[in-house]
Amino acid sequence: MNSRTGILIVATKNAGKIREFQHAFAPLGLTVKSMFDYPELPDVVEDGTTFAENALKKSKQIGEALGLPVLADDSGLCVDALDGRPGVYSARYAGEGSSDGDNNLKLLSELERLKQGEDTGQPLLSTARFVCALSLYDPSTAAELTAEGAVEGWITSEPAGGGGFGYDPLFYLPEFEKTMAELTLEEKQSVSHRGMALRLLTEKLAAQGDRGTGK
Ligand SMILES: O=P(O)(O)OP(=O)(O)OP(=O)(O)OC[C@H]1O[C@@H](n2cnc3c(O)ncnc32)[C@H](O)[C@@H]1O
Ligand SMILES: [Mg+2]
Repeated sequence: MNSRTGILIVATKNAGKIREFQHAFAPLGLTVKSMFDYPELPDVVEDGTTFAENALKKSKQIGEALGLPVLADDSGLCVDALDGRPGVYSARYAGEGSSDGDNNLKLLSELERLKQGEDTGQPLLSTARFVCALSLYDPSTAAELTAEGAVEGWITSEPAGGGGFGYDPLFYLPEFEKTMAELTLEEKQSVSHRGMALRLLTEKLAAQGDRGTGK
């Protein structure tokens, strides 16, 4: 985050994430720039085995290419009945270049496959969590700040809601009696994995600032 320029560069091409970061940082007077503003930069290969590893790789590679501090987000959905899949492969669950719709269909068909043979007559539901790892990398000092957030829910067989992105229409939050895609941006921010990770990162930044100024 660069409070001198009022610009925050986020190493993402995901329009849903960009909307959520804009919403979170606008009150701080920061304008979000994304990888759509730097089309000359190559995509980062996300070959880490954890969300944190991928987030660091994205922030570091883009931060070093631009010579500026960069924030990156690596996130995904971990479904218990699928042993944590799709996990770090969430963006390409249905194959390289797959859309959110393709990935949602793949998730439902994998859960349906599991259910075959067990005629429980129960609705298709599995516990799951969204996880978000954030990494803020400053190439001038090689300093990295990280934070991780998670939110628990259920995968529903009935997609609902037109908000959010990705797997949100299938992620049911019992306390709201709604899917993540039925929440407003504010509600999603207050409960989501990304909202939690952002609050933790902001606290860490503030703590660093306090140490720096001797407060
Ligand atoms: O790497 P960048 O460019 O940031 O964009 P991406 O879409 O490829 O993002 P990830 O590699 O982090 O993959 C995360 C996938 O997990 C899903 N996901 C992450 N956060 C989500 C959220 O808040 N709601 C719904 N789905 C989410 C969504 O399908 C993403 O494509
Ligand atoms: Mg990605």
